[in-house]
Amino acid sequence: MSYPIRPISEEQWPQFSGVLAEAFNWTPHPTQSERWKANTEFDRTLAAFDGDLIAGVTGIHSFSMAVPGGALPVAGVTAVSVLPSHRRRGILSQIMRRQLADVRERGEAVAALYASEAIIYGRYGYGRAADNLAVSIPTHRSAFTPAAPSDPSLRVRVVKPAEVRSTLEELFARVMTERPGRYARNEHFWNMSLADEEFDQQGAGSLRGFLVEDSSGARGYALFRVKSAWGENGGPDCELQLRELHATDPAAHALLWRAVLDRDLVTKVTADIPVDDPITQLLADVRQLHSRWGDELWVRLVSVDAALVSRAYSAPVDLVIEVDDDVCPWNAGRWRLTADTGSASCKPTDETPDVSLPVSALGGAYLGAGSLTAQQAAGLLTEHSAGAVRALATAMSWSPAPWAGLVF
Ligand SMILES: CC(=O)SCCNC(=O)CCNC(=O)[C@H](O)C(C)(C)COP(=O)(O)OP(=O)(O)OC[C@H]1O[C@@H](n2cnc3c(N)ncnc32)[C@H](O)[C@@H]1OP(=O)(O)O
Repeated sequence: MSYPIRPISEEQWPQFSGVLAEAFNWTPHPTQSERWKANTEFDRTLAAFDGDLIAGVTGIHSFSMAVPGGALPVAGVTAVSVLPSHRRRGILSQIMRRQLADVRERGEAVAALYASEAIIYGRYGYGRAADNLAVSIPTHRSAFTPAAPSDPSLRVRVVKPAEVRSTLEELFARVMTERPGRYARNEHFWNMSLADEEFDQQGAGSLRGFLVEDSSGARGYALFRVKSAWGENGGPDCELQLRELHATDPAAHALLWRAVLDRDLVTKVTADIPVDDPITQLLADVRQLHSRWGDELWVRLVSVDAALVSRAYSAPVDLVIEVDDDVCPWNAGRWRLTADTGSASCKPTDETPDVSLPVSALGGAYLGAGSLTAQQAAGLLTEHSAGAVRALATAMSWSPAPWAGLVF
């Protein structure tokens, strides 16, 4: 069955958000719904219609996202939802194909998303591009290694996040491009990041903050909530839930972690962090970093050639890549990727391929995560010239590891 697909008008927001709420089993607080609406680019929404009924939806945030060596326009896919009455009839597949064609037409070479379930998006050419560690650190065993940096000129200031918003925005803008996957936040994303009222429902208290500063200004911030609890013996047992921590330098970063780990009455700090967050090196006893691995961003190369020339490379590479892509057939075929640490070109070619791979493998490697050699070891891509996968993986790898850090 085919369902007409088109963007919605602002007047159709209640129906659009109704599909979202139903599919996600979500009961939005009224201010949360208003905030979401304000952050919706209506001309980039898509809805699948069954007569007058909206049966499936999606939207896009027009991001500037950090990639290895800089930042570029990226389509941030969001709000993918199909009504429970209409699931498994191919609506998502129709929406995805239409959306990728729209993104290409707009000139964006890359799309990215957070997946509710890891099983969904590989079929549309998205690759697992960033990893997340969900950590829990017992504060009484959180001593740092003696070599941890410290700067006596730094001090910690307790702040109400909303009152220092411009400082947070400036700090984040300074560090944004340092880690691939981070995206520039517009005012609506900041409104959502600093939103407070509805979260009191979850029992984790209000949003709190620390700034670390020296005499010339702020060098980092941490935002968190504290869930109050008292243990069976009557002792304190609070959980500090770290929402974000950004710093301009290692000493500021270490001091912010120390400030959250040393907060009185807190027995554990929980956080989502990139796999190479400095805390993984700072703890004297790394086994106290109790962690659960998960996928974070998924990336889709919408135009392989434009995407591959829009990032930097860690090492020179000159290879013919054969790309398999039945969802975006304009990508399918052979491409000669020639790059050094200063520039890159990617041109169609008839030459013999060095590597054959699905487009999702390139998406997975695009932000610098080292997934290509693991995929080769798993037998998921084919090497025709000895060493070609290692050469491609080395050139595409990047440090620090990719991580967006804020769900969209
Ligand atoms: C970026 C984001 O917004 S992530 C959020 C995704 N949305 C949600 O999780 C909300 C709840 N779920 C839903 O709304 C729907 O189930 C969706 C959007 C995930 C899928 O929509 P549908 O219209 O049912 O998908 P569609 O019928 O096009 O399925 C296409 C294929 O994907 C498979 N598929 C789709 N969703 C899933 C899933 N959750 N688990 C396993 N397989 C799935 C289908 O079985 C089908 O496979 P086939 O081609 O081999 O037959």
